[in-house]
Amino acid sequence: MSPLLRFADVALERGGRRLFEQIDLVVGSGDALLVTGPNGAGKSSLLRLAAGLLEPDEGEVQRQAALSLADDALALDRELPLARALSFWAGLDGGVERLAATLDAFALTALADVPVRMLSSGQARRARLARVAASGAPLWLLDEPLNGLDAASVGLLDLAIARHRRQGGAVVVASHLPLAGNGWRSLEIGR
Ligand SMILES: Nc1ncnc2c1ncn2[C@@H]1O[C@H](COP(=O)(O)OP(=O)(O)OP(=O)(O)O)[C@@H](O)[C@H]1O
Repeated sequence: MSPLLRFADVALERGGRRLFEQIDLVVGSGDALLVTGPNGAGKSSLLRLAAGLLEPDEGEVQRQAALSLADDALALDRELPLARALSFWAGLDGGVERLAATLDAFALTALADVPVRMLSSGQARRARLARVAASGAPLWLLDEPLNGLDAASVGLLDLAIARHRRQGGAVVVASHLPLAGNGWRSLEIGR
């Protein structure tokens, strides 16, 4: 089975400071990786490396699958109704069914016709995660996905991740809090 993501001897510097080095990791189908570390350690930067938004200063990052990143950016058209805004990311290949399933999975179906700009901050956080799920990308990169979620929404995310992994997807999550589910590996940086 080919990996979806591989880091080989990766080092990254930002703002003149070396954040981490000698990072080796392989993320394959069904995997879940939790990236931990103190504030400023470089967790978000590691996800941006994985997404191809940053280049490593040393080593190599290989991506062998489509990926979708949920970071601070909502990346949804604020003027559109939520379902239409999400449909931009759902694409054509099975996108209609996937979008409907995703709205349901994140308890957003009742908000489908609400303009994105009218969502509460917690609803927008859920929509940000739904955007990743709706994309159909095998590799999900989630930066602090639990921030701003109520307990029920955390449960929905746990279920969505478990389902995604069962279907052959993988997740890399930067978080100060552990997520539910089996078989998480962890990578601590910045110590
Ligand atoms: N655009 C940038 N230019 C220069 N330095 C940056 C930039 N973005 C982030 N940094 C620096 O990189 C370091 C790592 O930041 P990053 O956001 O990756 O850390 P983090 O572990 O995700 O932190 P937190 O837990 O606070 O979210 C910090 O020192 C930060 O100031």
